[in-house]
Amino acid sequence: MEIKGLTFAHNKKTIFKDFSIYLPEHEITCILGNSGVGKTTLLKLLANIHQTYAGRIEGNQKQLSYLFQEPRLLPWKTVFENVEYVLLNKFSKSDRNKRIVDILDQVGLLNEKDAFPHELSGGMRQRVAIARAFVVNPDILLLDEPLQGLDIVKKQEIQQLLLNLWGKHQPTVVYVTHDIEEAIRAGHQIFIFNGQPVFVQFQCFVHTPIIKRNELSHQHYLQAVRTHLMLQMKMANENKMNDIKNMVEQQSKDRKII
Ligand SMILES: Nc1ncnc2c1ncn2[C@@H]1O[C@H](COP(=O)(O)OP(=O)(O)OP(=O)(O)O)[C@@H](O)[C@H]1O
Repeated sequence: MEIKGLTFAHNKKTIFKDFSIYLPEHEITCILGNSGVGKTTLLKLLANIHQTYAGRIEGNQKQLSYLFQEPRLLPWKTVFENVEYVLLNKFSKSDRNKRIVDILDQVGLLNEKDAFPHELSGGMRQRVAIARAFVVNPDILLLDEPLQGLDIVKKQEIQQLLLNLWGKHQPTVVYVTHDIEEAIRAGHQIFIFNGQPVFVQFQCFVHTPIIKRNELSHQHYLQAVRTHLMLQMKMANENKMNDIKNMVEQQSKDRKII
């Protein structure tokens, strides 16, 4: 997917002005940035929720799933029915059944298929939302702080589940988070959004394959990525514009920054 020369305003507040970004197919792009900078707005633009803008958004006309901070389940429907909801009118009953059983098995909720959302823990509800997002086999997956509100153990568990599912289906992912660690574990490329309107992004390309990121041999490299991102976030907070511009120029010479 690619955004070219995007300009978008909420009422009179310009969020994006002549903004461009490349989102490689079958890769995970993580987006970090201060609260209110425009991260969710970008996802809504990609999902066609905001339709009035100038510029071009390319490659988002495919099957798209959107996972929010909160699971947004229908409380009167069971786990099975919540997942089935997005398949209605698209597949026969037996095809739906096969897909749902398969995805509920993958998220570890097959035994809970007849439970209602209020009977599940927060982590389980988010697993249902993940199943609902993946059951359509999306080409594009938009994640808006999907681990928000979970405890540290659940966060890691659910993120691992997301990464495993990504490995099987390989959708193009745009993953918004506030958490550098989350971004480092998941992202092939990481951007930091800054300013209002969003006028610059930092880029960081993580070369270690996702499945190897927990290995000790890669810890030194990942520590360097972490330090670099923390420095950039700090500079963004302090609005050190010239330093930021110099660094971005250096980065844009190739897909490598450290
Ligand atoms: N429906 C809306 N109407 C008017 N302004 C809006 C609307 N939605 C968002 N905004 C404004 O647009 C800006 C960007 O909001 P957005 O939700 O994209 O930020 P964000 O980076 O996702 O923030 P957070 O990390 O806190 O979720 C904010 O200043 C916000 O106040």
